[in-house]
Amino acid sequence: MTKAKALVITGNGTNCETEAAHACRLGGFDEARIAHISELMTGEVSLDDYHFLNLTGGFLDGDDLGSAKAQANRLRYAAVAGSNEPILEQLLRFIGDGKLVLGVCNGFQLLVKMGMLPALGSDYVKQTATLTYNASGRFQDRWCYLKVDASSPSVYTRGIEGGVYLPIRHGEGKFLVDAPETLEAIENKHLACLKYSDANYSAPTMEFPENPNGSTNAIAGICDETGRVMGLMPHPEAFVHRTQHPRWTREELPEEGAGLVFFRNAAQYVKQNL
Ligand SMILES: NC(=O)CC[C@H](N)C(=O)O
Repeated sequence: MTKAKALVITGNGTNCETEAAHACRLGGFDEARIAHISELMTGEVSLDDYHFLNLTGGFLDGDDLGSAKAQANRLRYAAVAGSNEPILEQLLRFIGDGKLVLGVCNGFQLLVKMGMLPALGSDYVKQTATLTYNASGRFQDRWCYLKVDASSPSVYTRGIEGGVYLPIRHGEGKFLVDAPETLEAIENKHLACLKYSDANYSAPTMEFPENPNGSTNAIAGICDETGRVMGLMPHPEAFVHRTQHPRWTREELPEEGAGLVFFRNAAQYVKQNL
């Protein structure tokens, strides 16, 4: 029986890798390894040996050049020492092999700035969107209500009724696209799987503070057309247990945090498909 193996990349300023690895294990992965980006660059670690790639939150390169831009260039243009295989080729093979990629916050910014989301027409290289400074001009560190698009192909949001309440902590969460037709395609294909909403998940909202950054169409997370590559500004790995909820001492809550379903869905997909 193939072991379901998750890989969590750390280094250069990430700060959510421990929670992400813990969420992978809780969600059902047999193995969740935290590897430094340099292990990928030297070939000590190969994506080929894993099923689920986690690109986590943090402050890659201190967000110099704009969040995650330096790491995006690193991964787009660097080659593995020794084999000289471009890291990008390894990433494209990983996606082409039907595997899963989840980018959380800085990881989402990384995927978008590498061109790996929304990846319309399966073009995982051409950048067609970005995430820029919050409209408020201020870092936002609180919780938000997120409406789930039940028609989205996202593997990760499967089975979520209505929406999910998750923490956010970012300065550059405002989603923008390069052209109207890109936004039209994202909406028509239901790739905007998560949108900032009111507490009843009744409708997406552009109103602050429910929408913490002024994202186009209230977009908080998107997936590619396969549903296997997803990025989101909220942090599902930071809500896997009720005691992480801000009101856990005052409200009756299920033992399991709502963020864990993202990882459960990923583990189930891997065990059923790879
Ligand atoms: N929590 C994060 O990953 C933050 C991402 C990025 N550093 C920002 O502030 O927008």
